[in-house]
Amino acid sequence: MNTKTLKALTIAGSDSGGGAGIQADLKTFQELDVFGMSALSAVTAQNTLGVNGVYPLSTEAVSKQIDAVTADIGIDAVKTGMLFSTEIIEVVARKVKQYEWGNVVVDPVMIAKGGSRLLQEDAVKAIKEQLLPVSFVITPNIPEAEVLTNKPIRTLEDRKEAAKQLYGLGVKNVVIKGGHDEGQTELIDLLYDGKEFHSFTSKRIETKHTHGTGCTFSAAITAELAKGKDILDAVRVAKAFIHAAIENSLGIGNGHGPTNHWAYRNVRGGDVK
Ligand SMILES: Nc1ncnc2c1ncn2[C@@H]1O[C@H](COP(=O)(O)OP(=O)(O)O)[C@@H](O)[C@H]1O
Ligand SMILES: Cc1ncc(COP(=O)(O)OP(=O)(O)O)c(N)n1
Repeated sequence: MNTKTLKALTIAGSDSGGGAGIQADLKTFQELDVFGMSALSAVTAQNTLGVNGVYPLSTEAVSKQIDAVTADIGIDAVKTGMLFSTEIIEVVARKVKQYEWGNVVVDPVMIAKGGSRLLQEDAVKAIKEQLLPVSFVITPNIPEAEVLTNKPIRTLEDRKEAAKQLYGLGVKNVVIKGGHDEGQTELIDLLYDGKEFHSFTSKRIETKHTHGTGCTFSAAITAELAKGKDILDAVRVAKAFIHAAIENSLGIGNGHGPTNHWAYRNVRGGDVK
């Protein structure tokens, strides 16, 4: 049976350690039966202990990678991860409009777990003013939501207010991830679709191997949107995917190790269907 091959593009940074960035995205797309393609925004020299170097690509390089993929292959969904600078964000926002992409997932990557900056401070404005108005869903963690709203987020009410504020910038859906909710044994990812809130709750898994969790989570949402799923079902699958990936993490490296991108196969019931 000749079913259409679904395709997703990640516009993000390369993580040499393989746990985050375009590497995490492509592994996740593949595990969810979506053909993955990439347009690199930057190269990072990185492992489980941190980031040793950040090397942004030129706006021409970002633009041409996107054009090459779109002209010949086409995409059903796209996600952005590390975008590093205002100039690169402006290129991406222009491409979203030029190609009239609908399934645009923005993971507003700012700081890696080791503390290295992956987004220049003055580029936050471009995410809010240029990228969000043309995006379908944004997936900040709690610190990223605080930066984007310029308000502290301590309670679930704060999270709801922050989600509404981000929705007001034009993005169709907001998912505020709960992994940084320190001290909580239950983690709540909160989805706001402009009308109501939906909570996705899981037990916190006690592990330090959570490198690339946000990338993997947003890549899973992207893959499911590429399949035509609605945002609720896409987040539901992404939650199950990342939970399995963390629960079965690989213990690689001496720091924050990567999650296990093939763990979800067992959740789905054995071999990938
Ligand atoms: N220790 C953990 N146990 C279970 N789920 C987790 C854990 N840490 C993060 N998650 C989940 O992983 C996803 C990514 O969240 P988060 O870690 O906050 O993003 P980021 O990697 O961008 O900081 C969310 O669904 C969150 O609930
Ligand atoms: C190249 C690159 N992109 C994104 C990240 C951030 O990954 P994240 O999912 O936030 O996981 P941590 O790095 O925070 O553990 C990255 N590190 N590198």
